[in-house]
Amino acid sequence: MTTHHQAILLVNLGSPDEPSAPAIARYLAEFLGDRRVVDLPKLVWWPILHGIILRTRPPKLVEKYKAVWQEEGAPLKAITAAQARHLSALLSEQNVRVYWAMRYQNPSVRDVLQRINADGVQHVRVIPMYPQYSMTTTATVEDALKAAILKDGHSFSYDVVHTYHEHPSYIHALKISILESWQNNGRPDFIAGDKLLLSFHGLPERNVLRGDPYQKQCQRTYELLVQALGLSTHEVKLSYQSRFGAQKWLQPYTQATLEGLAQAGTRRLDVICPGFAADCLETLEEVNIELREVFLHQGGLAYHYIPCLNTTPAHIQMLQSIALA
Ligand SMILES: C=CC1=C(C)c2cc3[nH]c(cc4nc(cc5[nH]c(cc1n2)c(C)c5CCC(=O)O)C(CCC(=O)O)=C4C)c(C)c3C=C
Ligand SMILES: [Fe+2]
Ligand SMILES: [Fe+2]
Repeated sequence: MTTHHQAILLVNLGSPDEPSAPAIARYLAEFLGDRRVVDLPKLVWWPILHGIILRTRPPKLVEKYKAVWQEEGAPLKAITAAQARHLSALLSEQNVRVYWAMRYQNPSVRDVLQRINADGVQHVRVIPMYPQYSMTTTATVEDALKAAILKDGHSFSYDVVHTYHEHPSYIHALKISILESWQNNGRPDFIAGDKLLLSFHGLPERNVLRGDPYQKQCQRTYELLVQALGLSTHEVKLSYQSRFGAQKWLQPYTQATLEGLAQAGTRRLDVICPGFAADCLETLEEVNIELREVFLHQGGLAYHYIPCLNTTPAHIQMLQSIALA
């Protein structure tokens, strides 16, 4: 048996095991029960989560998940698995093995670390698949690593990639995706008022006030991408999607932005979600289905959704350079 001294572990957020209300409830209970994600006192949050959210939200999400479900399962998991396969092919010469896990539900970080340990790995580089650092995402991956290592007593060493929001290969990969979409659909007519929208997953404003660098990093990605495209901040807009709950989240909200643009006469809108390393419910359903309808309903004429970096060659090359850095 070969010994794989070095390994890469890709970790993304996670999805329900199946598109059913009980599976979605298990997923949301784990995800929204994480104190990093919702940092309200347990006495306040627990009754809301278990008494209201876990009863009302799963049934509404079943149809949404079904609309994007793939043969291999949830899109986020299927794409992460494919990313790991592609990266593995690029790293096979270096004898580096690639694994993947989901932060919530399955395959769990703990299970995958047990496999990594059994395979004789000595060092793991963990890549949280979040380009912009947030305490609600990236930091939770470290929590899971530490908890699993403490429980199972693994002896391998590891390091965690903190952020790659301004990595030149990341900006380049986004640029390539946008240019490719324009090659297939024609370029937007910016002079006529068409826009490119960068929609990032939102975050409660409270997190940023407590020092989460996420918003700053989204803005930095935005600036670098605008520059790389040779465009201006008039032609490219930034907004935050997927607001959840009653609190104030980062603004401008994607939905309000879309509506405002359509009402102000933007006829064509191209949307990309640079904060998601893989397409998922929040992009395929919310952005590509729901928000498309909103834009067209408000008078927009053309809506182009540009897919996430997924398994594009430029993205896998970016992962390779992060893996070997
Ligand atoms: C307080 C709640 C939430 C915070 C904070 C939050 C931050 C956050 N999330 C992502 C990436 C993803 N989120 C996804 C789904 C999702 N997110 C929340 C809530 C918060 N997210 C919920 C309740 C859900 C489930 C779906 C829903 O009910 O709307 C997903 C997709 C998962 C899938 O199965 O496809 C991703 C990916 C980031 C990057 C982020 C902070 C920056
Ligand atoms: Fe989320
Ligand atoms: Fe959502």
